Amino acid sequence: MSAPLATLDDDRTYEEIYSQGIIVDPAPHLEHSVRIKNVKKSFGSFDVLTGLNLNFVDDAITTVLGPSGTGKSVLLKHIVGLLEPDSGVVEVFGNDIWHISEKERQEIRKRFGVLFQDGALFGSMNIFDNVAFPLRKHTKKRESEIREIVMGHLDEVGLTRAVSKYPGEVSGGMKKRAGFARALVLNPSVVMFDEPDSGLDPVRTSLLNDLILKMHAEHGGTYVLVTHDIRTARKVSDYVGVVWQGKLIHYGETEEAFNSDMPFVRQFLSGDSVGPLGMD
Ligand SMILES: Nc1ncnc2c1ncn2[C@@H]1O[C@H](COP(=O)(O)OP(=O)(O)OP(=O)(O)O)[C@@H](O)[C@H]1O
Repeated sequence: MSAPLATLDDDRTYEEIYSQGIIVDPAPHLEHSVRIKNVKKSFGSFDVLTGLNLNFVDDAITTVLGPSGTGKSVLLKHIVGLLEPDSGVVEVFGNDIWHISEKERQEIRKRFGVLFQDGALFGSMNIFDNVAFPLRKHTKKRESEIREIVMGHLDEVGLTRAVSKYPGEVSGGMKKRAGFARALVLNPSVVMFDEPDSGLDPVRTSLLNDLILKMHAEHGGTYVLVTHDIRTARKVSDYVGVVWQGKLIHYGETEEAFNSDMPFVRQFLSGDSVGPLGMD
């Protein structure tokens, strides 16, 4: 049996919501590029996603928040098609991505941009070649055109002076900005960020968050951010989804999440040691 819709008149207890999760279709009349329907995923006997439902709002920035180890990165890997759910559906651009061919899945992946935690740059290529890589691999553009596109994106992320440097020669923040430029170079409709703030100091985190907002304002697209950094979530998100124990237990506009009465959400967003979330 699937969990009921979370609505304002949801009269379940908090404990029932924690254990059953919620289903959210924030804009049922609209198309969604990414829909997650009752997705379950276990590794051995360890249940990570336990029936997660979430339709991401197109052209908005949605942050998925939750404690460490709750399955946020596993969720992202499902969206990009790197992990197959044990059950449930991952629907991307109207396709159940595990009921299409590998070739079709690869075509869909080209419409995604992904910024991994460390930028996932190729250590043997300089910054320019790293950003040019998707264009050289997936398009037939001439080198002159590639140079123009790459330099445009490197300019936007403030890296024009680092084009010849190798990833090992630049700071963590620069690697992330290069990874961001590379994630955008094919003009993706959906951009995903796996803990963009990890390993950055508060000032670099804030600058990267400004960049995320600027790039979203300029290029549009559906942005999905996974983090446990509350300040990042508050600064960049239009919507916040909170995941706990492999289920979505809260979803709403950012301020709504920060004003939630739900004990777990309140505890997590305020960083309080007292509440339903313990050490295990
Ligand atoms: N391929 C895998 N094989 C086995 N276990 C895995 C695999 N991938 C993830 N896990 C486990 O699934 C759980 C959830 O991992 P995930 O990385 O999604 O957590 P997270 O919510 O992103 O946490 P964090 O905020 O700490 O990054 C972890 O316990 C992790 O060890």
